[in-house]
Amino acid sequence: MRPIIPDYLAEVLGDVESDTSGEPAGYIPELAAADPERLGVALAMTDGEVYGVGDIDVEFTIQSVSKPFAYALALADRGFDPVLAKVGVEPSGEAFNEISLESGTGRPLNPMINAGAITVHSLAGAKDLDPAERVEHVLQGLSAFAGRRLRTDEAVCASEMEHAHRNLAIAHMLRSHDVLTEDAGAVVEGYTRQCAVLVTTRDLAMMAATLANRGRNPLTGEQVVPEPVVRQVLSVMFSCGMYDAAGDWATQVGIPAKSGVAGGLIGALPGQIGIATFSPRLDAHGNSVRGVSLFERLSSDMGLHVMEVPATSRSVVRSSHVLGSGPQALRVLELQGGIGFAGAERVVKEVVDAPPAETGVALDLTRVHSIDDVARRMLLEVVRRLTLTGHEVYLVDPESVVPDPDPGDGGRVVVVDQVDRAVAPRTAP
Ligand SMILES: NC(=O)CC[C@H](N)C(=O)O
Repeated sequence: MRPIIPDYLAEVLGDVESDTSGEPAGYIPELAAADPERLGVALAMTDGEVYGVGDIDVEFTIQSVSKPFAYALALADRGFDPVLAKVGVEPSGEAFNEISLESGTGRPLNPMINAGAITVHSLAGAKDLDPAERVEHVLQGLSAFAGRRLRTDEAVCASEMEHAHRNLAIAHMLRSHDVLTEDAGAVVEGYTRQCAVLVTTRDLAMMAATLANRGRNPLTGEQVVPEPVVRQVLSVMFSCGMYDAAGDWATQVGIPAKSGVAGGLIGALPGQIGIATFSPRLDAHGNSVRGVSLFERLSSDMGLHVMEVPATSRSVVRSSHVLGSGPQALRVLELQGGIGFAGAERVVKEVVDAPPAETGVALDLTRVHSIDDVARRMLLEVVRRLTLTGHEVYLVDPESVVPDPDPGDGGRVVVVDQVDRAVAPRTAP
């Protein structure tokens, strides 16, 4: 059988191939010299499977796609408060290299624009690292996200440093506000090295998939940063990742994303997929022209917009039926899927608003694969209230999806691994 997903990706790539609009980044001479025809797209699944077509193994510099990952490292290394004290999370609506700070606080508006990213670089790793150690720490962190050891392109780094006047101006301004506390020139050099790390489209897809996979690299299994950090990073990518095109992107593509001036672009769809594209010609915002087209197409074809969610809550109650009869009758509520707040609300409505006439009630979780904390508490509250109204309650939970089934406060529940076990003791004389 022909490969289904690569065939589809090849078709999408073919549709955007002829678009030669835009220009490679001109302000970094080495980037201006890059082959503008390169084109690739890769999808990385959270189990490590990668589907890709085009130039997905060609190396290019990561540039601003490094920003969310460096932000993740800084948050993990220093904690939220010290990082938030120095860098905000508000979309700036401005160009990536705008010389601007938040009025009042003097902080850069967010970590995706250069002012924020330069500050973030200085916050990666322990406080007492010297500039070279900090660069190595960031390089190791980016490598952990990619699942292989990455290296820096010295020529691109040197080329950007020769023309880094604007970033140096930003850094000096940050230094004058004490947002940067280290030597401004050294921090810009470190940040520029971070931007000059070489990656392939395949690497970027894996890095994005690590974010999509709650911070665990799908290939190596390493938990690169803690989950709360991932949530923070994805949120900021969603609102600020595409600079002054972030609003258009959020509405039309709807995937937390980040672009870079070498032509890389990533999207991380929580719980599902990491996507990366590579095409060096950029639009007026500094985002890859064909990359944006590819993402628009993938998002609409594959229904990837984060606001487009399946109606999972409605299908949480798979069935409600009665086993046995007379005083032995058992009401069985068969639940399924992953249960969050909205799913648990369905169960509450079913049970509390219309209390079962039967004395025995079983909540059958055999087909439930996950239950989050709020849903667990809601289900146990349902159990507690049923007990208080004279019901005998069973939790059919063969895989222990409810880890600590204690309803507390007068509630009582019998945990069994098959629904028959809930019937049997009741029907026995
Ligand atoms: N948008 C980008 O990729 C910019 C990164 C680049 N190194 C710069 O600071 O200008």
